[in-house]
Amino acid sequence: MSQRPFSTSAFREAARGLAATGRRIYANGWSPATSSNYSQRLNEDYAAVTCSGKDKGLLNEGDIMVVDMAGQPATEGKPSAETLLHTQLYRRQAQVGAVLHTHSHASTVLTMHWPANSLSLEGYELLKALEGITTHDSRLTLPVFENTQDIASLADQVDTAMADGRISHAYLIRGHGLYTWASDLAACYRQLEALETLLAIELDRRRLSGV
Ligand SMILES: CSC[C@@H](O)[C@@H](O)C(=O)COP(=O)(O)O
Ligand SMILES: [Zn+2]
Repeated sequence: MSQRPFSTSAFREAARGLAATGRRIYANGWSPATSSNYSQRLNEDYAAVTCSGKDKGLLNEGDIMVVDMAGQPATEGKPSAETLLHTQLYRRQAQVGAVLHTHSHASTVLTMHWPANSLSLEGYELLKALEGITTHDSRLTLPVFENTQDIASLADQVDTAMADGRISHAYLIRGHGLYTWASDLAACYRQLEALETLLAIELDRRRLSGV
């Protein structure tokens, strides 16, 4: 089946939005030292994604390119090394409009210090910033995948877990970071900000209670 062409103006708008969002994420300290990658769906067959190795504090429109849903470049540039973790989400769920990945202090300590293969956030009012959550009386479970440089294999593991209904809004990679997605970039940023704040709170809470 042939791929539906993407609109150049949609790409430019997505590039502007992703660059601004990336600079905002960097300013929060969640994307140090060129880490992280961000993307936005353009249509069924294409997504705008950050080029590999860019300083997220200086991110600009020229640092964004287009890939197809197999992760192959459709414009000039070298796509993020973790592009397949983005395209897996777009392929799995038609309603996913944006994906953000960060490398925060909290997600790294929480997954390195505690060996559990999931982390739950429960009872927090801020959970309501996540799409589809309407009460603090909720529990969000984030699966923790083991880190690997084999991104295709990690994307397969995530895909299987999603098919089994084991992932809702986000997942963690041990010693690495967080992936989250939502219907559009603004919702995805809001969700990321809530999750990173809650992870930092969770880390403090565990430190204070000595668990
Ligand atoms: C600079 S260490 C982080 C990278 O290895 C990777 O995990 C990452 O998030 C950024 O990779 P990138 O290829 O720039 O998108
Ligand atoms: Zn990463």
